[in-house]
Amino acid sequence: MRAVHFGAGNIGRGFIGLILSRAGYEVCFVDVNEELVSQLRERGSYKVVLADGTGHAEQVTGVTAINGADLELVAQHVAEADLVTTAVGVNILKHIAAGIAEGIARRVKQSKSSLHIIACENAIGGSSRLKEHVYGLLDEATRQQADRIVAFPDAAVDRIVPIQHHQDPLEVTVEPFYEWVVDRSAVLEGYHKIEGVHYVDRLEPYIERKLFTVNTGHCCAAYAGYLRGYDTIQQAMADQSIAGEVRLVLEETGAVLVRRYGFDKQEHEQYIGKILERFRNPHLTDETVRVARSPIRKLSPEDRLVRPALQAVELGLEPIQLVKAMASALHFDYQDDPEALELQETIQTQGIKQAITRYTGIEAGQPLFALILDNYHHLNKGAH
Ligand SMILES: NC(=O)c1ccc[n+]([C@@H]2O[C@H](COP(=O)([O-])OP(=O)(O)OC[C@H]3O[C@@H](n4cnc5c(N)ncnc54)[C@H](O)[C@@H]3O)[C@@H](O)[C@H]2O)c1
Ligand SMILES: O=P(O)(O)OC[C@@H](O)[C@@H](O)[C@H](O)[C@H](O)CO
Repeated sequence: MRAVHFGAGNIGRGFIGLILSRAGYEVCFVDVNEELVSQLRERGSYKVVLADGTGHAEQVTGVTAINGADLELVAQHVAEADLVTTAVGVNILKHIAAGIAEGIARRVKQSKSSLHIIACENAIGGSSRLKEHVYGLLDEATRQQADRIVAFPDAAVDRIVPIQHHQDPLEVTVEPFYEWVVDRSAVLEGYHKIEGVHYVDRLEPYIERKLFTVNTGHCCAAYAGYLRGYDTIQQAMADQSIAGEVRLVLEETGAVLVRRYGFDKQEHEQYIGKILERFRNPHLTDETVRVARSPIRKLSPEDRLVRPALQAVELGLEPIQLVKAMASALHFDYQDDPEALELQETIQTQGIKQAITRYTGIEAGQPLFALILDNYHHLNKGAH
């Protein structure tokens, strides 16, 4: 079985490639980083090390790679694949759509066997978003043929994989925990279940629980940690005041998740506890600026801060800590992050009020607006 995976980065190599290779797929990575591509092609394997203190390592074999800029080659691989997966970043999905669209156009002419395309990004409806980009590039006749044999099941993926600093550019250190959940209701006949993947009939509770617990807590630690000068999440979590804020933010999102989806309160408490332990993993060095990256994406209406905060308001709850985290995100000014630069430029030229509405979608007059503004100004006094 052949899989084409877009994005040979941290999660691509450290999680998706590993699981697919274990499940018996030949994995062809597609990336635009030529060093990664040529190394993967030459060596055909790489090492994944578990950050659990044992040094346990696994060699991932049966892999190769092609450059994403070669659209002809990408289309050919997609046309012949059994499975396509992605881990490029949700904002990059539009840039990989052309190769996938051309691959589908060829596939529907040459085969009736099904093709499943699963985006493994931190976003609600990642595969559905990819489908919109891809279908936007297909003509109506091809779209109709594709409807019969191509499916885009949404997914949630969870494994902390920091930025890597090994001598070997392919080696990747990962936390032991992992979870990959796929929407079973969207798969077509002929789909081969992937060992190690958990299938559910309704993905929404799973993706929201993951995004609004792991990722909300993570970015809360990262933005607070950055403002207080910590380089890593592990250092930030060792600061009791930050750890306390992270717990509080997870209590806020937890209350929403339990009310919306009926998760068992005690089980959810345990889920939170496990996640806090994962953030503290002493065998990982996870930079605050990685976890804080792309603040505009993280402040957007459907993401880990604003969406649970608005859901809390709807339920009559007060998302005080979520608002604090939004305010900290608005202060994120890391020079090597293009979104942080754009955010700060907007705040400087148009003012914080405009910036809040532009990036969070929350208008002046909505209940949370004044709170975000107050918290932003309050942090201004203490920051840096
Ligand atoms: N690292 C984690 O802990 C983790 C965990 C779960 C989910 N995710 C999600 O996975 C995605 C990737 O995250 P990551 O941490 O692996 O990032 P990363 O930067 O390590 O990897 C992204 C890879 O995509 C490649 N890429 C960029 N543009 C491309 C294009 N046009 N075509 C093909 N490849 C392209 C980059 O060169 C890079 O190798 C993100 O959506 C992230 O939210 C990350
Ligand atoms: O990848 P992002 O930028 O959406 O979020 C940063 C981290 O929170 C994230 O990569 C986590 O490590 C991961 O989602 C854990 O499963």
